[in-house]
Amino acid sequence: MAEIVTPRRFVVGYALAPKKQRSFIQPSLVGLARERGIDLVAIDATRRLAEQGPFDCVIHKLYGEDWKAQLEDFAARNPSVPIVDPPLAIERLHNRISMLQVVSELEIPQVRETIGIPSQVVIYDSGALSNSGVVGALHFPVIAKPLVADGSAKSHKMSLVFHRDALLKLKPPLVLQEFVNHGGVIFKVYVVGDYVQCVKRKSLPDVSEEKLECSEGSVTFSQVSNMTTQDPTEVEYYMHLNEPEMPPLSFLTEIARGLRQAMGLRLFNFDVIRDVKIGSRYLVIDINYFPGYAKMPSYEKFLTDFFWNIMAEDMENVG
Ligand SMILES: Nc1ncnc2c1ncn2[C@@H]1O[C@H](COP(=O)(O)OP(=O)(O)OP(=O)(O)O)[C@@H](O)[C@H]1O
Ligand SMILES: O=P(O)(O)O[C@H]1[C@H](O)[C@@H](O)[C@H](OP(=O)(O)O)[C@@H](OP(=O)(O)O)[C@H]1O
Repeated sequence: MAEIVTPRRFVVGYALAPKKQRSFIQPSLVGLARERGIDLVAIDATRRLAEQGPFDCVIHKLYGEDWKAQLEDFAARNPSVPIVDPPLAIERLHNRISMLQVVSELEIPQVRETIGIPSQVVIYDSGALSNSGVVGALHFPVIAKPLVADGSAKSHKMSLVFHRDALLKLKPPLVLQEFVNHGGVIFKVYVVGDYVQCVKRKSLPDVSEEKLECSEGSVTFSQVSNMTTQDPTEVEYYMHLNEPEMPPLSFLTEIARGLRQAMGLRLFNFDVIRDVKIGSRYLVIDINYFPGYAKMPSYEKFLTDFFWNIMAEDMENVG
């Protein structure tokens, strides 16, 4: 009699902050993964990781030294279990200078379209804000961004600064980055392993020379591009976003591949704007680890494929 072989199931352990867990672990993702033989299991970050499982793969987005130590301990005991992604690789994204350094070092073909980052300086102390040797070369307006990007509300709080005098009330450490007119739309490029998808989002509007002259000081803002509209009747939002053409996917894919290799990360997104003065010039302004994938169309399929691929790859390596 033929033996019935039950296909092997895989377990992906996830360690996510409650908000991320609510947005990412949707029934649609859990259901599709289950059909494909993958069980998604919550990791309890208050208990020792090494005592939980077994897991065939661990995905995570938690901050702090304690969590890093837990992962290191787990990796030492379970060297064959992929951790997506390694804490050391994620670390460079917690500082807005090291985050974009990797873009400046990219070596990819730039024939028609080019890629770069806006001009920026890092400010460690208040004295530097009035030092023309430090801020003198910057073209206004500039965006003041907290140097640290650690997921806190504070790290997302930014100022659009129109005049040099307004710099004096800012609180370092921060990055002053030239604001680049880009037509009020950003391109969010989601990367899931080898898969790349670009979506358009609303961004800050352009600042004309006239507006720059008559604007006072600075304005603060936070997470202006995180929202996708829930309301399909928001015609204005859609009309605005329909206008600009997407950057060529082949170009974005090259950038994604270069970043993935240079950073050693598999789950991230990067934000790109198009310089309206030089239409073929694109600038990366931000890179995020484990972004809001639920905002990416069909994320369930792409994430499930990804889990499957890394676990299959891992089995091949063992076999
Ligand atoms: N150099 C720039 N020129 C023009 N607009 C910019 C620039 N940098 C940032 N912006 C605008 O400010 C927004 C927030 O900037 P940034 O992405 O650096 O912040 P963040 O808090 O890290 O964002 P997120 O919430 O996506 O992680 C961008 O989505 C874009 O609208
Ligand atoms: O708050 P921190 O830990 O910094 O991370 C955020 C990222 O900075 C954002 O880029 C994510 O939103 P997008 O997927 O819209 O980029 C955002 O996704 P979320 O809206 O699912 O929280 C977060 O991942």
